[in-house]
This record gives sequence, C-alpha cells and structure tokens, in this order.
Amino acid sequence: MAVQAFPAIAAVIPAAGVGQRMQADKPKQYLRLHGKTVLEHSVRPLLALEAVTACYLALSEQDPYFAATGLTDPRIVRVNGGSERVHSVFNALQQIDAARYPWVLVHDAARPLVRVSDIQLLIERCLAAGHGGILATPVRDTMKRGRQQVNCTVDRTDLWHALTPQFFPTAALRQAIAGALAAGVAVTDEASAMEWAQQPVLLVEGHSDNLKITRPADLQLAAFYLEQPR
Ligand SMILES: Nc1ccn([C@@H]2O[C@H](COP(=O)(O)OP(=O)(O)OP(=O)(O)O)[C@@H](O)[C@H]2O)c(=O)n1
Ligand SMILES: C[C@](O)(CO)[C@H](O)COP(=O)(O)O
Repeated sequence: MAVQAFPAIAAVIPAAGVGQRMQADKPKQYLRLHGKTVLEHSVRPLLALEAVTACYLALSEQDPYFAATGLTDPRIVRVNGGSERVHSVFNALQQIDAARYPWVLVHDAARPLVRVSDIQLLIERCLAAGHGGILATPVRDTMKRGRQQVNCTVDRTDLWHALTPQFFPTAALRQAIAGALAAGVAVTDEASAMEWAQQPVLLVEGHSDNLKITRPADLQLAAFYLEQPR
C-alpha cells in the first residue's frame, strides 16, 4: 500500500535546555547513547520522513557541542533557543513560512526513541481529522497527589502521558502560543497552548518506550530499549 503523500512539513526540535535534572557534565541532548548523541537519535526519525523538508533546531546561543555532532543535513536550520522550552519553540515558529509549511511537527531533543511509524501514524490521523494532535500513552499506575504524604488519589480514567512529536497547523500554533504567553498561561507542551486557544487536540497512542531523557536512570533505560527488537 503506497504511503500517503504528506504535505511539506517543518520540524522544530527544542534543544536549548541545560538538563539540570540529569545532573550531568553537559546538557543531556549531548550525552552519548549507543555511539551517537541523544540529539542525533531524536532528530534522525524526523529527517527520515521525506515530507520533512525543513528542520529548525533551537539551540542555546552559546552551544559549543552541536558542531561536533554528525548533524549536517542541509534541511537543518539553527535558531536561538529561549529561557523556557516554549520560548525555544516560539522562536523557531517565527522563522517558519506558514504558507510554505502549513503543518509543523515539534519533537523534544531529549526523546531519542521515537519510532518513524509512530510519527507517520500521528501525521496520518491528524490530516484525516483536519486538526492537530499529539503522541501519548495511557497512564498505567495509580496516581497520587501530595508532597510528604498523599493528599488524594487522582482519577486516572482517560489520563495520558503527553509525548512528542506534537503536530499542529503552523499559523494556529504560533498564534496560540503567543496568546497563551500573553495571558500568563503555563505552556509546557504545544497542546497546552492549543487547548488554551480552544483548538481540538487529537490523542494518538504511541509506544511507551518513547521516553524523555530527564533523570540519570533514563539513559540506561533508553540504552536497554535500543537493545530490544523494535
Ligand atoms: N529553555 C529550554 C528548555 C528546554 N528545551 C528543550 O525542551 C526539551 C524538553 O525539556 P526538558 O526535558 O525539561 O529539558 P531541560 O529543560 O533541559 O531539563 P531540566 O528541566 O532538567 O533542566 C528538551 O529537549 C530541552 O532541550 C529548550 O529547547 N529550551
Ligand atoms: C513536551 C513534553 O515532552 C510533553 O510531555 C514535556 O512537557 C517536556 O518536558 P518539560 O520538563 O515539561 O519541559
């Protein structure tokens, strides 16, 4: 069956974080994983898609590591990151011609295990629905809210972990993020800005091994997953 022809897509990779929770000697997107940087693992599945004809990498202005990666694809455009993830994404979005790239795919530099098949599923489902969406996995555990002790159990019905990539119409996303930031809304993923703008967000179940490298143990877990048949 022929793979559906997608419209031209711009990818945005927020990669300007410092990785404080990782407690490493460099930002986690530059830690090594099976011979490549986490960043290279995270970017390659997007560049594997023919429809991705531009890839905006939001990097710290002082980033001394990027030049040493194997990332020389001519589609890559370097933009300056911002103080928070949302600002890095917004800086990139402002560089994108929404007429040329009506759709944008935003993927964390710290998610090295995303599968091309999951990205294709997300794009297909969103194009069929006519609006944006996110990869996500259902919550498995009983969820508690509290600090030193439990305050309550959170009903986990229809509760999901939001993953990336997240796929939205470029102009609508840019407008939603601008509005949400101006309204002082916390925007930790693209979907939260679209929700604030009362835009529909499709939930597309992806693989639960699409983890975000966040704390030290995550790198070992990612290496384990890479050693499994995928
Ligand atoms: N100012 C920022 C902060 C984060 N990110 C990126 O957003 C992604 C997800 O953010 P997170 O996991 O929170 O990364 P860090 O902010 O680096 O981690 P920490 O909060 O532990 O410092 C990462 O790829 C990170 O590089 C970014 O581009 N710009
Ligand atoms: C965007 C994200 O990966 C969705 O789960 C997540 O919010 C990014 O991590 P952060 O720590 O919230 O920046």
